[in-house]
Amino acid sequence: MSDPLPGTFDVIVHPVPELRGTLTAQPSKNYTTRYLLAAALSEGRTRVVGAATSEDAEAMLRCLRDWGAGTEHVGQDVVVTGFGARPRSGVTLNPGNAGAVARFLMAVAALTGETQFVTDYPDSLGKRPQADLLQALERLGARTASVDGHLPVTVAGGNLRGGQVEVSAERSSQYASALMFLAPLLPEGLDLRLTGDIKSHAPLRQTLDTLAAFGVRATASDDLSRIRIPGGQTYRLERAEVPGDYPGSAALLAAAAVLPGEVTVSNLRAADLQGEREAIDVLRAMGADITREGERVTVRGGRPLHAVTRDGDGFTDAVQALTAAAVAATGTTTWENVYTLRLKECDRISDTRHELEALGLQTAETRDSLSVTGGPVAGGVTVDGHGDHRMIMLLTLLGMRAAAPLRITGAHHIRKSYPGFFAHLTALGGRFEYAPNTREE
Ligand SMILES: O=C(O)C1=C[C@@H](OP(=O)(O)O)[C@@H](O)[C@H](O)C1
Ligand SMILES: C=C(OP(=O)(O)O)C(=O)O
Repeated sequence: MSDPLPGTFDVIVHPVPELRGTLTAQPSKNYTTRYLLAAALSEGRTRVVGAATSEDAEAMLRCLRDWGAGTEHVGQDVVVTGFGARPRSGVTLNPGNAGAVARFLMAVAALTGETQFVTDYPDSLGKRPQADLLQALERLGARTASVDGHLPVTVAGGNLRGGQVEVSAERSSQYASALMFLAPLLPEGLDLRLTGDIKSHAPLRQTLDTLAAFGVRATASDDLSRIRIPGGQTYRLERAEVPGDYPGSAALLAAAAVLPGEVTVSNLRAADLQGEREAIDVLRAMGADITREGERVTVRGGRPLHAVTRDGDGFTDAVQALTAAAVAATGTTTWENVYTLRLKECDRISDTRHELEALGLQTAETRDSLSVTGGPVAGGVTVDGHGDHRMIMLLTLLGMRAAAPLRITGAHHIRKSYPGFFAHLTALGGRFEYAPNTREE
């Protein structure tokens, strides 16, 4: 789908009376990045069916090409010719603003003599911590360099054997996922011990699911604190079908819950390892009329919503979307156990509070929680998208039911995970204007 929107833009969100229609969920960001990487680590050709076309997907493809993978777009699919355990050495990779892409590739870089990682987002990805992963790689015998555990980073490996290694999973699951992709290609594999209070179990299970799909043997304890992956294995899968994306769809479902009308989103597997599937249960618990028929989820909007308190770690990428529902709800909603939101594209706890207070809403935060009290959204002001696609989703949903139009700066950053977001909402009845970007980048 060609993108008709300007390269950079603010968006002016107009309030609308209702949302109505049926949409197909966009392809999963998490499975696109995983399948493209696993395909490149294979010796042969893999057809990744229905891959996402977001900036993060393009960042992964760009880096894999730089490492020597062949990539060919065939319709909505990508045919990848892999480099197996021999990515090109001496390359500088630019993962854009994609955290999972950067982490996964930093671990695989231990197969190369040397790989440099840079980013054009010093105030976003450049601020996100990498030390937990770099320390684990050094324990395995790689040499690394960084700016106090931040990008730009250099990883130099080449003759790692593998074995037992600890990695903290307290700040992100991505470090462990990254090592899991490296493990089968090391002679002795990896006996991974995940330390600390493990966060984001769902993406870890998506990684295990991907390894299994590509024929890589792995065993994991029930709590995922120990993951063993034998060495000397190869990745192989001819066809990898990308499922629908739950984090982005959670924003559509939350939009439908806070406005009158009826919206159906298809291509959402009932049995899916994406933790943001839980957004359906959360919206239902808040009072939304939300039902499922197979892979189709329907919301009949406009029902009165009430506040909830939930552990948000299980659906970390849907917390911002569900915060829009919390604003429409009676009472105070609290998302608990969400410290890792501070380590994403922005600080999604404090920055959410700042923008919601600018809209006249009452919020509170602790180190690892965010509370929002439902209330009217004034609108008629400009809010900052913080260069964060999930913040832009939240603010857009608030603008659609505000008293006056809401301007969001730097709204083009939506393309990180959901380039078709505004087109999808327009098809349901949303009304948007696109103005020159005013966000200091
Ligand atoms: O493994 C992945 O693909 C991801 C894991 C999660 O990050 P954390 O593990 O840092 O919570 C999630 O927020 C991110 O969007 C994608
Ligand atoms: C934080 C996210 O992605 P990543 O960590 O891959 O940048 C996200 O998609 O919300």
